[in-house]
Amino acid sequence: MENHASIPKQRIMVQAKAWILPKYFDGFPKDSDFELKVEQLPEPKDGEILLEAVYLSVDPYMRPFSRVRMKEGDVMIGAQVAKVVQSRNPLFPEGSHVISRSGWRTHTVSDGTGVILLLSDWPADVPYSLALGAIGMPGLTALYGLEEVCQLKAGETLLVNAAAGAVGMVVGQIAKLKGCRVIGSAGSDAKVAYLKELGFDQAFNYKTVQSLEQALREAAPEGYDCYFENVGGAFSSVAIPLMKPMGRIAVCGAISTYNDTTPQTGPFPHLTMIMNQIRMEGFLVGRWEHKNKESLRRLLVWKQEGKLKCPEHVTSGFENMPAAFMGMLRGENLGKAVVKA
Ligand SMILES: NC(=O)C1=CN([C@@H]2O[C@H](COP(=O)(O)OP(=O)(O)OC[C@H]3O[C@@H](n4cnc5c(N)ncnc54)[C@H](OP(=O)(O)O)[C@@H]3O)[C@@H](O)[C@H]2O)C=CC1
Ligand SMILES: CCCCC/C=C\CC(=O)/C=C/C=C/C=C/[C@@H](O)CCCC(=O)O
Repeated sequence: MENHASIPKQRIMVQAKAWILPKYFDGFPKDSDFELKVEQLPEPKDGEILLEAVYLSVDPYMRPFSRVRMKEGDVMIGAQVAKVVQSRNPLFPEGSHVISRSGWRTHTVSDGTGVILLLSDWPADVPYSLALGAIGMPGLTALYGLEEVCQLKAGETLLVNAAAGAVGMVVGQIAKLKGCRVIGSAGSDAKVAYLKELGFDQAFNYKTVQSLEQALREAAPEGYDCYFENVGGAFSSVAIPLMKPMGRIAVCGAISTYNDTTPQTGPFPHLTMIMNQIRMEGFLVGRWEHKNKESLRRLLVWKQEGKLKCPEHVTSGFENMPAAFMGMLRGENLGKAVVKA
């Protein structure tokens, strides 16, 4: 009689889907750059959890980071809000929600490394998706870029581009809360109208203005104390010479360059930076990770007090991840772009 004890326990398999990048992007991403993979996941071992994606983030950083954080054939990087559907780890109770950097996957078996429980008192009326946006990494980016890098002060004038996006919109609202004058640029008239509704002092469509320099000069004839840079490229070549003496530039991103196959070269405003003693500092949001808990609380309180509006651009369906990502890069989003699994 066969000893059944010797037959390995059939591990229950979960069917998971994942988007992989077989080859690095070359220029602007296209549908054929992505491949959908189906994988069978074993049930969690002792100490492990099974996560099911609820919302997944699509962010600009994925374009440049894919070359430095991924090998060809890897699952696309990214963060998601996930539900713990099975747990053999007491730190992550079944039914709890977490932020996980699992990438573009529907399900993940994890030992909990890098997995963060959402704030324990996450309000019932606040969508979990905001944990990927204004009450998450983009919101923190805005807060740290303004407070730690720009060191923005009341009464100063701030310029922010990609202002109707996940980071830019939080930048502008926090700057208004700090008693500053805020100028924003965005790529559609609808976005510009929304920014003005939000309380931006001036907003303009950089795609349709006759002259970017003229639009920037008219918006702030005295110049800019702080410039929150999300776009880079030609925009910054025009904006930097319009900084006030002792101005500060927080270099957050350069999305106008991410899909370039040949690097842009532009006028180099170094002399004006010297003469005006401009400080220009690149930063990554992770530098202040030690402050995240208190910072997320601040952002959440502003949201609950109605002082921080958090619009989202939600795409439904995991199968639409590539479309959501490419749409965000094309400027289709007003607010944070997320995918509802
Ligand atoms: N340093 C850091 O730690 C972090 C940096 N970032 C950076 O912040 C910036 C904004 O990110 P995020 O808020 O998540 O993204 P957004 O939600 O703003 O979406 C990207 C937006 O960029 C704009 N855009 C795209 N291409 C161009 C272009 N060629 N010229 C001008 N604008 C363009 C589009 O809006 P529009 O309609 O205005 O064109 C698009 O909606 C990015 O540069 C990103 O890399 C983000 C998070 C962390
Ligand atoms: C390869 C050069 C990249 C230059 C910087 C490009 C864009 C700036 C930017 O958007 C940075 C975003 C940082 C986001 C950080 C997110 C973290 O929560 C997780 C990042 C994933 C990882 O570090 O593997």
